[in-house]
Amino acid sequence: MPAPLVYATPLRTRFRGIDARDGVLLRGDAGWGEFSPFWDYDDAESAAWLRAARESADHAWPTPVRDRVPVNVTIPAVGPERARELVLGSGGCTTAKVKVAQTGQSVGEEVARLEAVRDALGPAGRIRVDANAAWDLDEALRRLPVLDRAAGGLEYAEQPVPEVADLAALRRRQHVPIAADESIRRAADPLAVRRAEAADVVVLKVQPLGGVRACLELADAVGLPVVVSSALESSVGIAAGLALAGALPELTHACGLATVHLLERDVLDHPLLPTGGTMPVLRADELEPRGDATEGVDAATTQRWLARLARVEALVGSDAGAHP
Ligand SMILES: O=C(O)CCC(=O)C1=CC=C[C@@H](O)[C@@H]1C(=O)O
Ligand SMILES: [Mg+2]
Repeated sequence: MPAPLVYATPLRTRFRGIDARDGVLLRGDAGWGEFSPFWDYDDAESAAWLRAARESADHAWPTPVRDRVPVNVTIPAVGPERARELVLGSGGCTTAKVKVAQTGQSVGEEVARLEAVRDALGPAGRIRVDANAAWDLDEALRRLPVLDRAAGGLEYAEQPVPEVADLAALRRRQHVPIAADESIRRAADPLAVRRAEAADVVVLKVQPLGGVRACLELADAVGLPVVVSSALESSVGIAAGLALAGALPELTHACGLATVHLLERDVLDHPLLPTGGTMPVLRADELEPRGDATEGVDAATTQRWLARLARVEALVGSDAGAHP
């Protein structure tokens, strides 16, 4: 079996406060899996990410019920010109997810970005925003109507506030639908969102939630429409997201899996990107990292990842990825 491969790449645009992305690719009997928790996840939180990687490497993904997945173009906190270019160069996406609430930016900059995205998408396109839990309830109540107008109607607002109770209050007090992301992936009790009727949509990410099967179980338990979204992985991690989106019994919304273009270098010769606004559902053994996928990765980064992998493997134990 090939040894784990460490990859590292700059990002084309700063995203989530980071300028570079790195991780480890693991090969098992079923194919390749990706282990790439962000560096602000500690070893205990990274255990779910390793279970996901091991599932992809060691166990065939569940049988898909569709072979292509509609996806959104992801618009970082960029200026209006760049936002427009991203939409027009998105590979046919008719839904855009626009980052808002970036530290240091004004509402005016967000409005300009949303207007540019609407202009580029046309009236039939869908626009969602993601605030990454940056607002409190009052601020969200002030901002959402402004952003909703600028966008010519928002499909939903993703995690506008951190607390489940405030998501629920926001949902009752204004009309933009609410999606829960951090309240699912970083929460001790992801089902609290459902009990509190705090969201119209849930965002599921394969790695932080422990794998494709774990996400399918969670989707079933939550019983709300699901948007599968990336953790800004290389194409190997993205393929696991596509496997989840491909296997969900119902898929009513575009997924946030078109993020490989945010990386300067990918690990596949043919990076997983949309055409006609959709992406293909593959098997993990159809992915073959390029021979030079580890190019440009310094020895310290490689050591740091291999040490992290060993620590998290020790935590997870030998049953990692074991599924019936
Ligand atoms: O959903 C998308 O369009 C792309 C993925 C995406 O936005 C994210 C990926 C990784 C980390 C997160 O901060 C961010 C998100 O909040 O959804
Ligand atoms: Mg989000």
